[in-house]
Amino acid sequence: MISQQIQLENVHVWDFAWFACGAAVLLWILKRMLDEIISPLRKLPGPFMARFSRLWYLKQVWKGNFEQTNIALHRKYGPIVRITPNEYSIDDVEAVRNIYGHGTNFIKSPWYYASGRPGQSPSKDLFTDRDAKRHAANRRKVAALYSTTNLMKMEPAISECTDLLTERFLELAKSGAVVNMQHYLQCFAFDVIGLVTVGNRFGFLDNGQDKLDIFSDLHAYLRYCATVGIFSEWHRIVFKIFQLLSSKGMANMVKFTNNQIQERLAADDIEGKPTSNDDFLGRILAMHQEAPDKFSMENVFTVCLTNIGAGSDTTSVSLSAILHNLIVCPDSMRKLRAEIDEKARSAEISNPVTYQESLKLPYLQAVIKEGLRMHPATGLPLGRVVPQGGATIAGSYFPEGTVVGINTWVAHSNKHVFGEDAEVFRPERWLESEERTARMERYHLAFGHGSRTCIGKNISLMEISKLIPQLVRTFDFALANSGEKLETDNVWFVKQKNFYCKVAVRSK
Ligand code: HEM
Repeated sequence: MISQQIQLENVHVWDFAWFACGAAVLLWILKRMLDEIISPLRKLPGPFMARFSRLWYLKQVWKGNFEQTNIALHRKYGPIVRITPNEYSIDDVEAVRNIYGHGTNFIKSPWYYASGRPGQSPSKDLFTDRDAKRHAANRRKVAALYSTTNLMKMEPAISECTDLLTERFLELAKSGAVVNMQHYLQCFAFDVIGLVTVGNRFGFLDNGQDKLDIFSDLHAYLRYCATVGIFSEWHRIVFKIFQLLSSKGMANMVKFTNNQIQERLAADDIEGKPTSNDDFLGRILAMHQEAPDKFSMENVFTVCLTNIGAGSDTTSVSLSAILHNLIVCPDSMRKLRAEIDEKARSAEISNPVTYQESLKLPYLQAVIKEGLRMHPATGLPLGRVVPQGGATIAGSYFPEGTVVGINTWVAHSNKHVFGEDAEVFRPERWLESEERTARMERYHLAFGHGSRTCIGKNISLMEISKLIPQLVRTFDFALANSGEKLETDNVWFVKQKNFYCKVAVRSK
């Protein structure tokens, strides 16, 4: 009798729980519908489900090809597309200055929060800091480290890694092995950024192996940032689970960076005397030494780690994009080689090409711009929050607090700006008319724009400008899977998955 009563009570409790959940869901749906009906933005187009929940966007990003979905959405709906109840993807060249330009008050969207460590003071990391004033002050502190004068001091490091990659490819050419090109270019990018930042390579170029699983763990971490960023209020909790499941390689990256800093400190006896080294790490340690209260050791570590995290995959994706396009467009490859060979014959370029020399190779520079246009590294909208007072973008008024952003892939496929053949790799478009080039430059967002533009842009451009001519003048490349479409995975960076090649010493 008593047990029957308990069972009956349990049934009531469960009934009540189900009823409460159902009512909560119903109320939430009603509230979303009401919000939608009274929203001043209700007329703006987009997928139906995106009006009600961020889950639609999460699902699309999880699939790993949002850059293509995003382009298709703009082709269907026009310059404004709603991608979550409060977020809009924009395709309008005039909007670039409004949203990202210097002096605008659009701060980074909450999505960026998930790219940092929860609980960590955001002042430590330039990329994720959402506070515009603090970001500007911190950026000013380190800007000189990325200046043209310092850039030139980095060139020998890039030449060293260019030589090492050439050696590896000569071996692979001899063995006839199929090369995972994206992987090798990632080895190159990681070793360069290690050498440039902390004065030491990771060692990937010694044998092309990633024994510490750094690449795969960085990939998993990027997928985490891309997806959890959509529900960034959950970052604090989800991050703990993620740490338990993953990040061995990330821990190795952190360890490598920390060890290099500690070794330099020990060698330089930084506590007592100024550091003797005039490289990136030496200068940043000197900054700490001059004003430890303004520039802590944590700042030193974070700047170095950010360089490595932000400057490795981005560069390898870009290098892969340029090389892949050259391989599948033999006409462009032929023209580039003709330019390089002619300059080599007239002794106007060295071996490897210096950065200054590379800037005087117009076709090479057009190839680089076009490669970065066809396949920019970042593949999600660069979200920004509309400031107080609201803003008119692409002809529509957005109230304060709305998130708006331009996806580089969407911008770069805009046919009004880049022409009807925007889907084609055609470096010549950058060499046809100054006026047209200037217009295209305004919508070339591979490195972002304005106050949050990429701080390492010139380091990468130097890497690309030196490595690409070296590779194409030395080797012939043949796709191992010609005819197969290039597959990619968009985890914020749009990484090539099946860029397999045979490498041979160039037949002249
Ligand atoms: C081809 C290579 C690269 C590409 C395509 C690239 C792309 C970008 C883009 C698009 C942004 C803006 C992101 C946004 O607005 O949300 C950015 C920011 C940033 N990049 Fe790069 N990047 C590259 C290489 C590098 C390198 C080599 C470094 C460091 C040495 C670096 C460090 C940073 C940092 C610190 C930021 C944040 C800047 C700020 O908010 O003030 N990047 N990058």
